[in-house]
Amino acid sequence: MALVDGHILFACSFPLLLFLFWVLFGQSKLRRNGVVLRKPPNTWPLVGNGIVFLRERQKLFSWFAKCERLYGYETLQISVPSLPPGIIISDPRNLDYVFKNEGVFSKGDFVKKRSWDLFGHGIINADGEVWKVQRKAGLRFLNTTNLKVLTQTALPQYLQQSIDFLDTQAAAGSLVDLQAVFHEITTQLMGSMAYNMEMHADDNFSVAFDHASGVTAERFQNPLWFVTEVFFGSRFRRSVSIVKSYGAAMVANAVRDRRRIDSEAKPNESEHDGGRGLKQVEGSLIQSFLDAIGDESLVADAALNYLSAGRDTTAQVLTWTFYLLMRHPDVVAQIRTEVSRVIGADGQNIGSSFQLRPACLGDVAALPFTHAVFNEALRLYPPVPFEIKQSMEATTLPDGTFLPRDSVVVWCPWAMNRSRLTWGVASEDFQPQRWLDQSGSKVITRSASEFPVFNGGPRTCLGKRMAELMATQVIAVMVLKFDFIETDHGERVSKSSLTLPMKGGLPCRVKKRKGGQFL
Ligand code: HEM
Repeated sequence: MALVDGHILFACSFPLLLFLFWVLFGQSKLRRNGVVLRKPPNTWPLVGNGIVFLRERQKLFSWFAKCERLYGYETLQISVPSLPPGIIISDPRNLDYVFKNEGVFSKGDFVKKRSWDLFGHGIINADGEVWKVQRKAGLRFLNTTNLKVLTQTALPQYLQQSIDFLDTQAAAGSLVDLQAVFHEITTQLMGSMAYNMEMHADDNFSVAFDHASGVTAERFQNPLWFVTEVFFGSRFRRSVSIVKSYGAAMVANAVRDRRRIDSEAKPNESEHDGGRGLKQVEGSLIQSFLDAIGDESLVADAALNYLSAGRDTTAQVLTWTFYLLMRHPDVVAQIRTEVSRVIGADGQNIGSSFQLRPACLGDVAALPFTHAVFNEALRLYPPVPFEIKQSMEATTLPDGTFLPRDSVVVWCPWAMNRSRLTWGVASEDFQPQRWLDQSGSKVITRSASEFPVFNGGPRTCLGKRMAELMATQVIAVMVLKFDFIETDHGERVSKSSLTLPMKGGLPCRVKKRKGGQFL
């Protein structure tokens, strides 16, 4: 009798189970010109690509690169149980279409849900009007005058502090973490210029943000993140709360600044800029947000988003640049030749009050080779290694792939930047000269869709110029001043994050150079 009951139970529940499997795992097949899209390696029945996405990120980079190597520019379908259908695009034509059709491809719920705790309504996580108002305020701040203050006043000041620090480390023969050095420069710079605040790379906020960014990145790999975080998410929740309190403190500080400035007919200079010579900055970024947005919690989100967009990415690419330079002494020699030529062998371009800040080093065009080195490091180590958008309506990509509404579109700048189709057979090699024209005096440009490190279309990175100015000046000065000697000869990888921090930092030894006395 019990056996019969068991059979009946099975017979009744089987269709239910099938239905559940279909709801959970069944996914529409996407087509290109009527033909079903191919699937990448490591696609399994029922779980699709769910297992490959759980791998640590370095393996995931290799997997994306392998897909590109096997299938070239072909669009592939990916699937993960319970998620909408997705594709990987590698063809620059398709990416160009995504960039140019912001109304069709937006951040969407897929990204927003996962990034919400950390980014809230900030520009990185926003669409529509909320995005537009933050973009406009940012554009106002990143004007020519402010960029001039950046290269001629603010950056030289913080660079000098790092040089002093490296001098002492060199004298003591100590081990230095270059990543921490670059992080300190960009943190101080963004803090003072954008927020009129003193910030440091090792303060509580930075550590909390770093952790929260890592966990947020893992949410994109783990479809059950909302379950696992119930058990393992306490540090994440604490970190987010530290980040949010810091955002509120930034706004409170900006409101205080504003009241003080309003109440003073003529602001006291040393109070306004902390005596640091940054008074020429035309309004801080956060003041632009207060003017344009008003709502203080939104201003806090905006400020935190700009901070993370600006300082981490630039510090990281500098770290990877010096990692590459320590392995390519010939490239270091070429940078030194270029910089020495620009400042003049006898230091003639350095004014008396300008010990460390020759204006010529704030001009990217004067340093084409150094700029090429920066681009090449960005190519091999893009600070934003994955990108995701979602289609807001049904659409067809230029290669004929039809996408229903809500499809998830993924591209991997890490893999695209190593494509042999785009970059030739030596795509994996560090070759800065690939960025120079025949005369060697001009940096060639590649389209945003071929070289998507700064994104493209209406959502191109707002800080591209700022990043180029900062990075070329830091590279030029540091390379002229010091020899950097690597202490770990193994391959360095990045740790889990939304960006590309080097796991364990970049340990090295530093030696002061005799030839660097002119700076
Ligand atoms: C080498 C350094 C940098 C790289 C590689 C980089 C890369 C990127 C990328 C890929 C995006 C698109 C992110 C997305 O929407 O998914 C982006 C957006 C953005 N970046 Fe940068 N960035 C860099 C430096 C900076 C700096 C210095 C700032 C200055 C504040 C900045 C401000 C922004 C802003 C505000 C956005 C959002 C733009 C929008 O959605 O309209 N970035 N960046």
